[in-house]
Amino acid sequence: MADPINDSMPTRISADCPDDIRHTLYTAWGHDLDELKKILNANPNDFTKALSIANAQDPKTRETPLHAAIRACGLAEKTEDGVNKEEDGVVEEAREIIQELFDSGAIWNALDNNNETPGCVALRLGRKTLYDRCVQAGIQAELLFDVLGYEELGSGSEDGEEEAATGAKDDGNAMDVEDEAPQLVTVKADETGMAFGEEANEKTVTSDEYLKSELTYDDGKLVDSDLNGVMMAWETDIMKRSVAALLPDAPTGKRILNIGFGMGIVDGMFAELKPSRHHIIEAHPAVLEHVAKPDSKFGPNWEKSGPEEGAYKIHAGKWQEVVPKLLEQGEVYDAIYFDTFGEDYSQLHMFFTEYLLGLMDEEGRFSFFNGLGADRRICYDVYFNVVKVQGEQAGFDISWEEIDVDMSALAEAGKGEWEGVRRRYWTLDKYQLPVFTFMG
Ligand SMILES: C[S@@+](CC[C@H](N)C(=O)[O-])C[C@H]1O[C@@H](n2cnc3c(N)ncnc32)[C@H](O)[C@@H]1O
Repeated sequence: MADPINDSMPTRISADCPDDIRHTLYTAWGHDLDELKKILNANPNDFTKALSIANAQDPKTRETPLHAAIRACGLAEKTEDGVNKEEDGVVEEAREIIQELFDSGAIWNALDNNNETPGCVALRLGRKTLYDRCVQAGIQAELLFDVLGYEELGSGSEDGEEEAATGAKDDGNAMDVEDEAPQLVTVKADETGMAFGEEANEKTVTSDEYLKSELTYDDGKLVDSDLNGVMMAWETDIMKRSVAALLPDAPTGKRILNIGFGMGIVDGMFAELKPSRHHIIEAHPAVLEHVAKPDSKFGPNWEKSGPEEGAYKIHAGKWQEVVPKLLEQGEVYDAIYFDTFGEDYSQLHMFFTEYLLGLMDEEGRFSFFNGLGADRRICYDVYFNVVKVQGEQAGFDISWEEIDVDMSALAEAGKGEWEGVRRRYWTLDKYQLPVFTFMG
């Protein structure tokens, strides 16, 4: 078991921390708002200076002022029925400090040497108000990144991610901290690609690399040549609940589009509903080869078994290439499911903003595998809200169903379901299942 985290000040602010950084960290830890404002405003015409101070990091522990201000609150007391009691004065003091820091450009998701963001510290200590403030900052930052472009700010270079694994920067410069912050990439891509903690030296999986990689189907999972879990049988219940949410009361004769075949779990469930159209888009040659095998449930015989020619079909290629053709052909679906691998959130976002409108029947429903940031609770909460905002902006109502995930075989990396899988891309006991419908 990992050592319990020592939250004491001498452990967190190291003996060899440079004086200026130490002073900032002590100030944040002591919740001294006047002094913090003084430090941050010492060079009123130099915003980058304030930015650099707000993101200062102890070179050894990587403590930032946000971590320090939150950690200083200590563990929340519990009420008699075990609920965290946290609305005490110290939280209000810390809230003011973190507000000041966020106003000066503090980065919400910088990691310390315990692999914790400031929000992770707040969550662990039971400081919900502070956790919620960090989530809020995360939502604002991610929405801003989206406007400014993921390429520049959001998806991180491999170099940046390698750096994240190597420890602290020497100068505490804010932009360097930005490079080190864990990046929110999504849709299983991120589940294999973010620079988080023990996995910080993991290589990001890109769509191009993934589509060229060798795949192995074995009992209960599909993995790529780096042993990243592309699809795993433990997700079956999520697939089942997604089908039920997309097609309540299991109607037959519906028009269905599924993007990403994987192990064919969701398609097997869709097929049982005897749809009038069942289209699958799949890009990976090895998956297509697997599907085309004579004993495959979705091989040529399945395609021939549709009510009319073309009604049951695997469309080979990336959805980015296939979907525009389906639109041109006037295809419309009652239920659409999206579950790809190796792609970041920008692709899912593009799908629901640019294509869903034309593909979905006005009474139709859309869902996707919601693994957005699922290896870290705060990222999951941030992305839950980002999707809410952007889904609505794109013209959809979104309902969410919270589903319990049985974590008994998923709790530890390399063990249980994760045996033979490089990275534990799911860590949460609740799944948020989204269903998009047209606003109205
Ligand atoms: C997580 S699996 C899907 C699992 C599926 N929901 C199931 O129930 O088994 C993701 C699938 O998406 C495919 N994929 C990845 N990128 C794609 C793209 N751009 N277009 C189409 N398919 C893609 C992968 O090859 C893989 O088969």
